[in-house]
Amino acid sequence: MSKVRIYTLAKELNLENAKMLEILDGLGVSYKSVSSTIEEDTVELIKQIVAEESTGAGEAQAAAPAEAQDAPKQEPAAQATQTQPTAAAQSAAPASSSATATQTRDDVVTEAPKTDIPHRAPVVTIMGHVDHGKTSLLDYIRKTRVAAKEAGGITQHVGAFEAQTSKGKIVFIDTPGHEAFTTIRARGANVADIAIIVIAADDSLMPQTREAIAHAQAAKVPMIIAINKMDLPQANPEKVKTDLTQLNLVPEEYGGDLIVVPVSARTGEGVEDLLEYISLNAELEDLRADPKGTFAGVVIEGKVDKQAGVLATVMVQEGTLHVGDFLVVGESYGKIKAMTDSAGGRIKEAGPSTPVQILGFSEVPTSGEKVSSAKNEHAARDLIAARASSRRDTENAQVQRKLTLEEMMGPLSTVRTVNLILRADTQGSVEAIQGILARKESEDLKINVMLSGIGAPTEGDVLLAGTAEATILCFSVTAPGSVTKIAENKGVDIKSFRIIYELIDEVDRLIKGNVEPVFEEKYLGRAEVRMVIKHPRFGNIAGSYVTDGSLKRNARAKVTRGKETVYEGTLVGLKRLKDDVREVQTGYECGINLDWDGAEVGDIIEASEMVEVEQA
Ligand SMILES: Nc1nc2c(ncn2[C@@H]2O[C@H](COP(=O)(O)OP(=O)(O)OP(=O)(O)O)[C@@H](O)[C@H]2O)c(=O)[nH]1
Repeated sequence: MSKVRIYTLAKELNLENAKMLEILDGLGVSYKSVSSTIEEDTVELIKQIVAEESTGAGEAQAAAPAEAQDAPKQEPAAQATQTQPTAAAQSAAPASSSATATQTRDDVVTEAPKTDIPHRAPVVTIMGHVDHGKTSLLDYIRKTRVAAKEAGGITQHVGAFEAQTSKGKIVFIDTPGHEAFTTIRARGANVADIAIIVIAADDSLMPQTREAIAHAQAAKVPMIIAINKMDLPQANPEKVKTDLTQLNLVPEEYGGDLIVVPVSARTGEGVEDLLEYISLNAELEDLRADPKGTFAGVVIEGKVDKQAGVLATVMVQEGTLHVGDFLVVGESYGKIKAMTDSAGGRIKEAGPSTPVQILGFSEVPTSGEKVSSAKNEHAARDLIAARASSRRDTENAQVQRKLTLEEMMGPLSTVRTVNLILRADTQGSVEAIQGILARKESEDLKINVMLSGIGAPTEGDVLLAGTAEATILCFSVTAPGSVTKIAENKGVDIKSFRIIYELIDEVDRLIKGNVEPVFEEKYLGRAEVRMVIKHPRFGNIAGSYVTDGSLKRNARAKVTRGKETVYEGTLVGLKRLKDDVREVQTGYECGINLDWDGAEVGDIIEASEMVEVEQA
């Protein structure tokens, strides 16, 4: 018996996928997603229901459910074909009679506010391991799906673009993979509705693939897997799918609900399917935004253009932007002087799910910052003042909280944690360093590598390090100036090394800084006072002879007279002949300056220092 995919049937019957799912729910048919398959008899039943509905027989049928097929199937199906989508309307409608069903339909007209809000295009981000083909895939989609703009429009990189598909618009964020994603998320904003995880068919899952999956899962963003490079002879999509199951991600054809689409960014194979799946997913997510609502947006990218000045790409999430609007980002504001869409065309207004490049900010906003609008300049200033005051309150509260935590942590916790973010040039280096670090852990010391990755540290790393009080260690990579600057502002340490063992030494220093140091007194040497010289500036200087070990400047000093200790203090100065020296060895004479003037001939000056004891 042949099976049919739900979305294929929906397409054939010219129904929305959501509507098809309603019918299936009504029939009590279980499915995982719109790409699940259904049995042939169910298909027949659905076709019948839809046909009856379209000829108007549906209502007659609903009026006499028992006459037709078996009641449990028919009745919910009739209910499912009603036009109301809201849970409220549904629960308000007992489904057992035609009168109720008709009633419900009437209710919907007046009662379903959500349908007033129009659908918006999905915003998609593409993530994946280095070289698996993210850029190539985006380029292919851009080349084939982005209509050339009117003459004069210069297409430039703005961090996002809009692709036209047979199912409508899809917006792609094309700033590099997770960087954009994490930076944006680190600020509490979520701009992507769907994450495409690109996995090369000849390479399968790699560390950054896992990282990308983890990011999408953490953001609770639905994922679609694109198995790329299918044109290669060594492509092994089955291995990719099996590897995915090890992460508890089960592809549909293995009975799970993960959508996996084989594609080739080189030949274009499967790209159409991928776009179709994105649209299906968006439809299921029922993405809506009100173009008439209050404006809300997120910065995708900000930069300074030599000619134009500060340019920022903003994704409109709610409401509509107009040239001339006042925008507030963080604690600065600007007035939109000009807007261009992602294809470079000048526009006057932009509604939901539109990435727009804005000219008019006075400062370069950072990606992930939320953007709001203000009625006028005065309102913008008020909003900024309110934000600044609430930030100060939060900062004060944090300082206080930190103090109490510090006070409490000492006695409560005996296990110390060193938080690290590791960045290296290759995965091999990352693994080697992690191996060495793991061996440094002990019962009371935990080395927590919060994030490890290939390539230079990002702003996202700094934000994470800032909140977790972590140090960023780089091996054979260095932070770009912009990231260093943010790190300085946030008091985050970024340290770069070219030799692994120097990096490990730094970790040792961090560990020491984290473990309560234990000091012990170490004997250095002793000297006998042979004469006392009065010095006009330094007070008394004890002319002495070193009889054992050595004496050092700044050492602790103990002066004994016979059996009695007459003084304990510091050896503040040491002189050999007329010169100040750091150390004097056995057998030499020297002038000792103590922070005490009571030394007498015959006294013994013993020097010691406090040294940190190495802890296992
Ligand atoms: N044969 C084949 N090669 C591909 C395909 N997609 C990408 N490539 C090649 O794989 C290499 C990496 O592709 P990119 O698109 O730069 O990969 P990426 O994931 O964006 O890499 P990064 O930006 O460095 O993270 C390039 O040499 C591409 O030409 C494909 O579908 N088939």
